[in-house]
Parts: sequence; C-alpha cells; structure tokens
Amino acid sequence: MTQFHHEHRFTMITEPTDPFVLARELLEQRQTTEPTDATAMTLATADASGRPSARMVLLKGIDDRGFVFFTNYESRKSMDLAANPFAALCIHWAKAAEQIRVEGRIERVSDAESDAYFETRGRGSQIGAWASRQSAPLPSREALLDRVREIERRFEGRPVPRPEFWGGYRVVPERVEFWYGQENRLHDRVVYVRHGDGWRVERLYP
Ligand SMILES: Cc1cc2nc3c(=O)[nH]c(=O)nc-3n(C[C@H](O)[C@H](O)[C@H](O)COP(=O)(O)O)c2cc1C
Repeated sequence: MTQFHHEHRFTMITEPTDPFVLARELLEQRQTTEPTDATAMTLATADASGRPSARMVLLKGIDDRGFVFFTNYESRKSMDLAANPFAALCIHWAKAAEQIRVEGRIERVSDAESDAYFETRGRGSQIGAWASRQSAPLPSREALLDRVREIERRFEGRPVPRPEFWGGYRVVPERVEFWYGQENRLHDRVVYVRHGDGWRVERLYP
C-alpha cells in the first residue's frame, strides 16, 4: 500500500539548503523501507540529433557535486554522452510514493574513484565488465561465454584490474526535484534550481 510520509513537509518553513543532503537522507531511509533495490534509477540521454533514450542504472553515490553511476564508456549511453553531455535521472520509490528527478551536465568521475568502486565489485562482475562490449551486436550467447572464459584465463591467480573502457559518470545537476505523493493527487513538489553558488528552492503545482 502506498504510504504518505511527507505531510510534515507542507508545514516546514525551510527545506534543507542543499539537494544532495536531502537526497542522501531519503536514499538512506529508502534502502531500508523499499522492498526492491532503492538505488535503481532511469538514466535518460540524448544523441547528437537530440533523440532521447532511457535505461536503468544503479545509483552508486551522491556526493556534494552530484549523482554517480558506473557503466561501459563505449556503450550507447556513453556515445550519447560524448556527443551531448547532458543527462536526466529519475528515481522512483513506489512504497514511499516518492520520486527524485535530476537534470544536468555529465562528467566522468576520476580514475581513482572508478578504481576504488571497481575493486569493491565481485570478481564475476569484474570479469563481466571486461567481457561485455556493451551495446555492440552479440552474435550468440556462446560468444559472450567464450570471452568470459578467455578473460578468466587472462587474469587467473591475480586481481582483475579495471578496464579503461569502464568507469563512472557524475550527473552534476542544474535542477533536482523531490516529489512526494499526497492524497487526492495534491502532491508536494519541491525543486532546487542552481542559483549562483547556491540553490533556489521553490514549489510547483502538482
Ligand atoms: C535494475 C537495473 C540496473 C542496471 N544497472 C546498470 C548499471 O549500473 N550500469 C550499466 O551500465 N547498466 C545497468 N543496467 C543495464 C542497462 O539498463 C542497459 O541495458 C545497459 O547499460 C546498456 O545500455 P545502453 O545500450 O543504452 O548503453 C541495469 C539494468 C537494470 C534493469
């Protein structure tokens, strides 16, 4: 059943001054209350001609600059981002009836940051990252499994290094919207828009 947790926000005089603080706080709560993976989010990109495409990725961090996910730097999404370095994210927490929308410029995270995250992945996922030419045509399932076996042999008995073609992106937002479901579709929408060095906070009609 949908739960409306955020009645109190109507009466709050001030929201947190920073959308990252609020997003981290909500994510932490939702990781314990949502029955499904609370870090799953939609990533929308557009190609050079402006045509959009969207897919799910996992949110791996919210720092004071933006929202981080990891992927293959030669994938379709990465080709889009090379041609058009803007992206949108959409997170939906169904049980809590909440949505976060993030829009902004994209940048690659540092090699050190990608290395650090890659090291935390299971060996199978590390090998999978090497094996997948993400978004390229795959002639057969067997071809993929052959590559996995070949890569297992290549790194046998030693740690799997991060492939150069795999790493993180950070969406550095211009705009972050928090949507809280409310009775009778009178939802609460709180938007942070970048304003100089800080943020302007406003509400929108639902
Ligand atoms: C719940 C979920 C989480 C996913 N997380 C990631 C992810 O973190 N990184 C990634 O590259 N692909 C992830 N995928 C796969 C992507 O949705 C997509 O198939 C893949 O990245 C290729 O997209 P592209 O061809 O548009 O580049 C995930 C899929 C699902 C359903």
